[in-house]
Amino acid sequence: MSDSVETAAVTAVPAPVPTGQSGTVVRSTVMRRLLRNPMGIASLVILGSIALLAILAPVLAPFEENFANITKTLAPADSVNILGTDSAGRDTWSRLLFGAQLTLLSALLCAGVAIAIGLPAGLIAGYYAGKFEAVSNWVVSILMSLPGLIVLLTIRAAFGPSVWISMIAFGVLISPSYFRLTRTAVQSVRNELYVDAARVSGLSDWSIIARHIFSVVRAPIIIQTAAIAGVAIAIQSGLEFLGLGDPTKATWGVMLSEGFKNVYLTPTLLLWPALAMALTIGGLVLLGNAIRDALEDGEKVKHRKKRATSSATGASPTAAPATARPSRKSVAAVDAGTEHHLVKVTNLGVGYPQADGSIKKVVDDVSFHVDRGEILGIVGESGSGKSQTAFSILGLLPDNARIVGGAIQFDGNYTVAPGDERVNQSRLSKLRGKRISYIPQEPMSNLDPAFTIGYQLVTPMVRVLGISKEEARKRALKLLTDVGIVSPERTFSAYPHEVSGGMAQRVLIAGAISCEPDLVIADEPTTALDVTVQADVLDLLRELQQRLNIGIILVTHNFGVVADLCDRVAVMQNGRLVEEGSVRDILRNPKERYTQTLLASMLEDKTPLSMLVSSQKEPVA
Ligand SMILES: Nc1ncnc2c1ncn2[C@@H]1O[C@H](COP(=O)(O)OP(=O)(O)OP(=O)(O)O)[C@@H](O)[C@H]1O
Repeated sequence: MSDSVETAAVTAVPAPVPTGQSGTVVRSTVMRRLLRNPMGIASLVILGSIALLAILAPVLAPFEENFANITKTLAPADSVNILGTDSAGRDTWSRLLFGAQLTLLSALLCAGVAIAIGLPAGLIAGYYAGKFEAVSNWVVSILMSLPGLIVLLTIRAAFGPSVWISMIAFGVLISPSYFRLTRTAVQSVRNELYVDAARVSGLSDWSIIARHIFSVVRAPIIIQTAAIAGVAIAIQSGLEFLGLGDPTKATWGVMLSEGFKNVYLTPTLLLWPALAMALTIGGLVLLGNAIRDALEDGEKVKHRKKRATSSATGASPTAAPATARPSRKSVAAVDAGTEHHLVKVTNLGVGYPQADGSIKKVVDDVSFHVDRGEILGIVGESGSGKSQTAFSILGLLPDNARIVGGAIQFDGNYTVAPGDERVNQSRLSKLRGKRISYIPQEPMSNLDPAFTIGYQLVTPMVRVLGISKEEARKRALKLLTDVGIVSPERTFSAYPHEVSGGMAQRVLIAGAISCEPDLVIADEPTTALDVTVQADVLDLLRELQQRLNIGIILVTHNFGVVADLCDRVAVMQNGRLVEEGSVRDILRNPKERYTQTLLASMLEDKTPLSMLVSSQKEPVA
């Protein structure tokens, strides 16, 4: 049976209960999971105690770090010097405490410098790629090819035996590890649909990087920092052990060197700093492992049997309280008989450069328009250029795409002016999320799994509409109700994996209309959904379009959907517009052979006219 018939049939039955809200997810925080892990507790206790001792060093240490009692050298432990003294008569316990301060701070400095360089560079290179990435790769390759120890020895010779300078230099040398880690993590999510969705929802690049991209690299960075801090302590102590440290500072490395010289006379002088280092480095390694385990554990999902409530049955999106939308404020109405359309695409061409220098056109000489309050269907078989046309309007074409001809105007202003090679991103970034929004094909991939649905609805509203979080929250809950979600509160605080595909699509529709757009571009919005949910979502789109007087461009390969929903249709084949007109005219009298074949193939053996026109609403005059 054809899709159109199925679609038409299911629209008549009551809307099904949206599924997917029954699972109660217990999302343990990483900290809680860390505290449940004996390795995590042990590492936190060890590192916490050492940090506390370091902080309290001025209070706990009975002597200054360099106070020497030359009458009491290499003394064994007693009530005054609880760990004995070194060859200069300095108190080992006091030096150990002050040494903890210096050693930990210098390790933090090293990791801080490495993060400050590697993280932003990795984020920018991973997100924007292009020249910055090429130059960064170049610099990173140079840094990685430098022999670290020789560089550190050279710096020591040039600037003296300062532990701080050594650690800053080491931080710079080690920053490529953060750069590579971050860049790779960002590249893995840069092209995720939820990042595109965030862009379309009007968030700036920096907001997207901070919210959606940084969350991906946060955990690996923490784990890496634990390891790097341990390495920094080992390298610093190694240099000092070789006698290249600052002898005036009490660090564990200097103490180790001092202890080694007197290992036969007072072996404990070597034992205490070695023990302190081993505990700290071991604690850092354990902490890194425990954090990794805590993150790998993932969320623990408890499934609770859903008790179907009769009140929920039959809830329909169309039955949701419809609120009257305020009239379109400053937005100009379409003047009848003029060329002022909401969207006007004129002779658009899109192409991709090929290896031989030629450009392969994937959209060629395409012209159409959309007015406020109408739904234009763009229909065609796979690869006919529907999505490329829609992405040109949205400004979401890949970096290597070229506009090879034509223009696009939105509400009278060019987003692609004649002669432009690319979409004007600065103009579009002011429109996307505010006046133009997007409903994508795959609902799940377009929601960031790291954030709750509520957060993902509220953030664009706060940013675009300039309203408070509380106000945005109220609006989000109302929108969720409007799109037919039965338990808006629960969905609001759910993560994307906790809702069904149909519900996720409703959430995306709620998001698309949340900032009161003039135009919604829906790219196969029902493809990923099962047939009953498809009908629901189409009903919902029609209801919203009529209530809000939005212009909609609906990209689909399904003539049934076109017949069910659209006012006008543009038929595409091999990147070209084959035929365009009112749905009624095209369905009744398809002029072009391709349209006839497309209709016939979609209807299988059924007669196009009778099947489709019977499900078509009354023609628009
Ligand atoms: N990044 C790209 N580089 C080169 N060619 C591309 C790229 N993206 C798309 N194309 C080509 O553009 C043509 C049109 O693709 P488009 O995605 O617009 O088709 P479509 O009609 O939306 O198909 P579908 O329904 O399968 O999504 C296809 O031949 C495709 O191979």
